[in-house]
Amino acid sequence: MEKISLPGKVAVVTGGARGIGKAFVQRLLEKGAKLPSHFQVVILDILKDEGEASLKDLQEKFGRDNVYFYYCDVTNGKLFEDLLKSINKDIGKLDIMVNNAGVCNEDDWEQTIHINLIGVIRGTKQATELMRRDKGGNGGVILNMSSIAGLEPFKGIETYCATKHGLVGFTKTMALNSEDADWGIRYHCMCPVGVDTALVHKLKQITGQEYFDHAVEKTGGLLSIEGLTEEFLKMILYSDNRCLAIVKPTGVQYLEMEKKTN
Ligand SMILES: NC(=O)C1=CN([C@@H]2O[C@H](COP(=O)(O)OP(=O)(O)OC[C@H]3O[C@@H](n4cnc5c(N)ncnc54)[C@H](O)[C@@H]3O)[C@@H](O)[C@H]2O)C=CC1
Ligand SMILES: CCCCCC(=O)/C=C/[C@H]1C=CC(=O)[C@@H]1CCCCCCC(=O)O
Repeated sequence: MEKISLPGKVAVVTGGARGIGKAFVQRLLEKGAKLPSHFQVVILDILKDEGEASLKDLQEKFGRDNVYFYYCDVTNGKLFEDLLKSINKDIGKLDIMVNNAGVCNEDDWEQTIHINLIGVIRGTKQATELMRRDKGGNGGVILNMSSIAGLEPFKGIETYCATKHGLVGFTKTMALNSEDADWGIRYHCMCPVGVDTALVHKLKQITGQEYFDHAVEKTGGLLSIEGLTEEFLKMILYSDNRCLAIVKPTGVQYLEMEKKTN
């Protein structure tokens, strides 16, 4: 049974202008389009051209009022928090928050931490404030994009691994907080293996062909973006709070995060 019904709901996807985030936006809208009433998705990204192009394409397919794009750098704390507050106020609610924006740049490792870890923590905390039932919100779902690199080390991408490991611990703890205080919010963490895009193949430049091939084999092969997107939708619709998904082409392993201890 669905844990959230999409009619009338509002979702925000960071880093939704291209790649995995764009595929998530499209899949949510496809699902929403079959519903009798509106389902709205807001894309937040720093890529103005890609964002505007995605907006035009998705508005043509799914309707002008069902998809929005706003420039947002998740490292600009005030801009990001203010945007989430105004989406909640102007559209009327925020039900699904997908913290997907992420980079892998060891040359600028501090920026990688700002985007992948601080940006996701900020997005999660602000969305939590707006959703918490005990604070007048309607509850909701928050999904944070980690990676298999959040559970295992990968040569050459140490800061990326640190940020993705950090997200696993952070999301697990938020899930416990929610359960303990009855916020009505589900917290999920996705840990996919490499997704078969041009981007992941760039890892070869960092790790070398041999290690890259070894890493891909060790993690069960590269995943298609469509396969990942189907698992994403299932998590949003059906998962329990505290659910972490390791997504591989061979299947999905759902790990329940730690049980409540007291
Ligand atoms: N591609 C892969 O194999 C895997 C990717 N992931 C994670 O999935 C997420 C999406 O990755 P991809 O689609 O592959 O990468 P991508 O580079 O195609 O997309 C990332 C998006 O985040 C946006 N972004 C970057 N910095 C931003 C900022 N400061 N503020 C707002 N938006 C920003 C980019 O503009 C871009 O649209 C990332 O968190 C990544 O770590 C996880 C596992 C595997
Ligand atoms: C077997 C691979 C396991 C790691 C999978 C992963 O999490 C991949 C992440 C990619 C998502 C966003 C990125 O930026 C990652 C790709 C890294 C490409 C490196 C780019 C280097 C450069 O631009 O110079």
